[in-house]
Amino acid sequence: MNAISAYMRQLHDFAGKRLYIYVFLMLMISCLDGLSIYLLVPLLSLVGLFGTQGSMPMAWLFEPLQRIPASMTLFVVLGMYSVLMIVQGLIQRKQAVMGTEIQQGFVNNLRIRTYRSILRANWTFFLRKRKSDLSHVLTSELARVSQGTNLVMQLSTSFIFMVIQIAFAMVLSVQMTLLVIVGGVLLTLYSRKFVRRAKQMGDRTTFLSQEYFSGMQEHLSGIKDIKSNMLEASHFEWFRSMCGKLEKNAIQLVRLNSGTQFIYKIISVVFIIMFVVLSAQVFKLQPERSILIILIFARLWPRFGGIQSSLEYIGALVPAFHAVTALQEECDQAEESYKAVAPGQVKTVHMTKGLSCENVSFRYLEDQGNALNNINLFIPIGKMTAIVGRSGAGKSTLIDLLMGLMEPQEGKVTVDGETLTGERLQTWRNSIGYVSQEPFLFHSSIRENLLLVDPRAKEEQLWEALSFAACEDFVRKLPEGLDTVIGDRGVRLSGGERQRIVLARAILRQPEVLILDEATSSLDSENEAKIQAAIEKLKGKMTLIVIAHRLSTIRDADQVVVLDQGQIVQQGEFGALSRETKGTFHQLLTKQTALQNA
Ligand SMILES: Nc1ncnc2c1ncn2[C@@H]1O[C@H](COP(=O)(O)OP(=O)(O)OP(=O)(O)O)[C@@H](O)[C@H]1O
Repeated sequence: MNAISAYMRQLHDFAGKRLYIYVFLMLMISCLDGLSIYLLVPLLSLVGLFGTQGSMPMAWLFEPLQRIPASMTLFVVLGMYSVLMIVQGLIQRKQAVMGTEIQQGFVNNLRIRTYRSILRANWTFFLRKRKSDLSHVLTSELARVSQGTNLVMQLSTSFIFMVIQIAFAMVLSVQMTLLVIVGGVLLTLYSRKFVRRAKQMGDRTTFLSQEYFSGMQEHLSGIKDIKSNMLEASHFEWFRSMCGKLEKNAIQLVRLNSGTQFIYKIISVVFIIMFVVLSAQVFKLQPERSILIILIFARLWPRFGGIQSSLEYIGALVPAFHAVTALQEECDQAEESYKAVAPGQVKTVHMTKGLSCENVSFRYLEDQGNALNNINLFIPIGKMTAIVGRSGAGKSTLIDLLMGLMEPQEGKVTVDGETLTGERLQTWRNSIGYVSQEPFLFHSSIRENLLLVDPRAKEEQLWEALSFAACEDFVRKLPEGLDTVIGDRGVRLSGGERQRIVLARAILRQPEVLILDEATSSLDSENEAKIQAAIEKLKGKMTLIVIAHRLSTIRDADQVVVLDQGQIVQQGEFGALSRETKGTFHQLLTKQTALQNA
């Protein structure tokens, strides 16, 4: 119930006065509908089916008709009826468009807010969260919320229609109308359990589609492993069983819904029979009143059933809204410590001395050991610092702290002696260029990929950055040069080429510090040499931090930091460290030399 009221509140806040106009239009449509039913009385008496309409309630409405010559009355009544229908049709059209505008606008607003919250969340949030869960909320769950909003709009239309029609029916016969209302209320109370059950099914739909989404994403990103290890059969089995569960759940919901619709149908037949008998035998209503009431309720009852059906479907969709708002809340709680500002308005830090870690310790989870332990490190401006160590030694963690993506539990990271927090953190992030191990490029042209970081960059600046990153030659050879589309459905680039384009993008930004997480597995020795050449060119122009997996790329580093089990175990110049005959660096070097010679 909380989720429904939260949803209604958000819808109300979003739509504002448009919601009231929408409701007013619905009222008008329903009133015109009721009037059109009332017009049937003079119409039917004119064709001789009823006596006079004098004894009908609201007969004064039709009094002016008495003054019209008899030969004209039929045309006037038919004309009134047509005008009523046309006006109603026009209002209905306006109301339908308005309803869709509110529905689409609301969902769009929700989508934008959710995505903004996700982007504003800090890095630790992303470490905790499965990416597939985020895309699931942004696609599938939001689509369900959109469907739910449509149902809510339909529901409110039906509800207002029902109230107005009941008011019209009341004027015709209070007892008969009360009888139907009591019946309707009893039926609604009885149907509450169906709505509850529908909500449980909705919860299950959320859970299942989340599992489906994450499974699919994992499988598709690991398709090479699946194919090369012949794991297709087991994955297909998973897929088939998942689809089966989704199918079963969807059928269960329809079964529940059609079951209640069937009950409604049976009850409506019983009602109509009771109605006719009671109106004639017990309440002794005039036939014209009975016919009008039956007409009103015959049209109303399916709507009543529709309300029940909408409630069940809305019940099933509420978990989707809950999932969206829960994600928003989670993101808001993990919001970055600095305020969001428009791109281009964030300043950069001009570093004059260097970047430091002072007694820095960090752990990912409270109940886990430290990933980094008491790190003390100074990275001087304009120099190249290499970070090496075995897998799991803490290299990426250290880089994430230096970039300000995470804050240490103990100690501090400082730039020129100032701790990285709040706004300084934001300007610091804006001063960093980062090239990851898995270089990320959009499916668009090389030009667009580069302009992402500096939309105003000129052609020669783009080529200059490409030249620094040692990719000018191969880009010039591409069919459409800078305008060649790359990515999944464009020209396929090798791992090394991708990394160099990303490096060019980072250089274009002219960062204060350039961090390079070396992609070694995808690099052959020719590409490695090219990256090394790029690093050579950049040396002295900016502060460089390189996570090195191949020690050969960091021969010219000004300082090498060796990590082991979250601690700095060695530190110094490459030549000096390689001359040591003991220690982690020596072991790493020996292992790599052995591998190269093998
Ligand atoms: N998101 C995380 N949640 C929990 N523990 C983590 C997380 N990321 C890393 N760790 C742990 O922190 C330690 C350091 O990991 P880190 O990724 O920094 O090592 P690394 O030297 O970069 O390794 P590699 O060279 O394999 O990338 C490891 O013990 C790892 O298991």
